Parts: sequence; structure tokens; C-alpha cells
Amino acid sequence: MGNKLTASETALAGVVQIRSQANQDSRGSFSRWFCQQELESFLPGQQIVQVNHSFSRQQGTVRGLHFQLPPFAEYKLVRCIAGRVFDVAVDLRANSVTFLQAVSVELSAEENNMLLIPPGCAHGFQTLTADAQLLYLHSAFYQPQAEAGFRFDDPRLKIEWPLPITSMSERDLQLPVIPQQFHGISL
Ligand SMILES: Cc1cn([C@H]2C[C@H](O)[C@@H](COP(=O)(O)OP(=O)(O)O[C@H]3O[C@@H](C)C(=O)[C@@H](O)[C@H]3O)O2)c(=O)[nH]c1=O
Repeated sequence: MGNKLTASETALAGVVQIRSQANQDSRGSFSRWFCQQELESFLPGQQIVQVNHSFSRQQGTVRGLHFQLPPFAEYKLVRCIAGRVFDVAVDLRANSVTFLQAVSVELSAEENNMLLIPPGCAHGFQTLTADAQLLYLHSAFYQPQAEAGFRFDDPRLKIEWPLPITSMSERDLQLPVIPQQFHGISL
């Protein structure tokens, strides 16, 4: 099979950066994007059941912070297939030692890297270039009734978005801040 994917842990348990080793030759390159066997330890017993794509026109666009609630909480494997993004995962897991901490990773088509975001973590990103595209692999189906989110600028999260915000959805602008009495998502 040959291992083609290398994983590095982040400060949040289960939030893992995955890099893909491309085979280069005179024609260009070939690279593995997903392998159930290689990633089994990070996605235990999971199947990828949906693939989504987003295109963001403007540099500085922010989407997030989004997650699905149990029983539809999901693993998300996020990859930037055009341009560059500042990608963020936020730990919302009850009893996690890193509860309400955020990590960020720059994802780009050039770097060929991905971020794995496990159940109980929220995801968001800001585009660092115009015309950025993201590809998502999901372990659960989209369930509008289980969709949830928090404000990208929640004061407790202290996320330092690198650019001025140029574009956001109405829905994201109306997301709540994390309530003081929020004790986290129990999975
Ligand atoms: C997420 C999603 C949305 N939709 C619909 C709902 C809506 O009418 C339209 C656009 O959806 P949104 O505005 O939620 O798109 P967007 O704000 O880009 O949502 C995405 O944000 C990032 C941060 C994530 O992590 C993704 O999982 C997803 O939540 O597409 C689906 O049909 N399937 C899906 O899986």
C-alpha cells in the first residue's frame, strides 16, 4: 500500500494536520488524498459518507464556526484545493483539558495539507487569497436540525483572524457567542 499520508498532532487532542506526499515527475504530480487504512487510528470505525466543496470569492471571507450536535457529530477532513486559508478548530468537548481552546493551521493547495476535525470541535476559516476553494470529507450526513455554531469573534476564544473581514453569511453574523453556562458537548 505504501504510506503516503503523514499526521501531526496539534494542541487539541484529535485535531490532526495531515500531509500528503506527492509523487512528482515530468508530467506533474500524483498524490493520495484519503486512505481509510492509513487514517484508521484518527477516524476509528468511521466511513466518509459525504464530500462537500466551497468556493469563496473574496480574500478575507470568514465562514464558521460550525459543528453538528450529537448524535450527528462528525469528523471533518478539510483541504484547501485552491488558494490559501487560515483554518481553525475549536474544542467544545465537555471535560476536555483544552475546552474552549482554538488551534489554527494554514491550509493551501501548494502545501497539500489537510486538517482533521473530530466530533465536538467547531470549524471555521478565513480565506487568505481570492477564489479559495475548500473540499470537505465528512463522516456524517448533513443534518440541518443538528447544525450549530458560535460567533467567529467570540471573546473567550480570542481567535486572531489574520485579515480584515470582507465577507460573511447572514447566518454566521447571527450566531450566538458561547453562553457562560455552556459546559461543552457530551459525545
Ligand atoms: C453545510 C451544508 C450546507 N448545505 C446548504 C445550506 C445552505 O443553504 C447552503 C450554504 O450552506 P452554509 O451557509 O452553511 O455554508 P458554509 O457557511 O460554507 O458552511 C460550512 O462552513 C464551514 C466552516 C464548515 O465547517 C462546513 O462544514 C460548513 O458548515 O448549503 C447543504 O446542502 N449541505 C451541507 O452539508
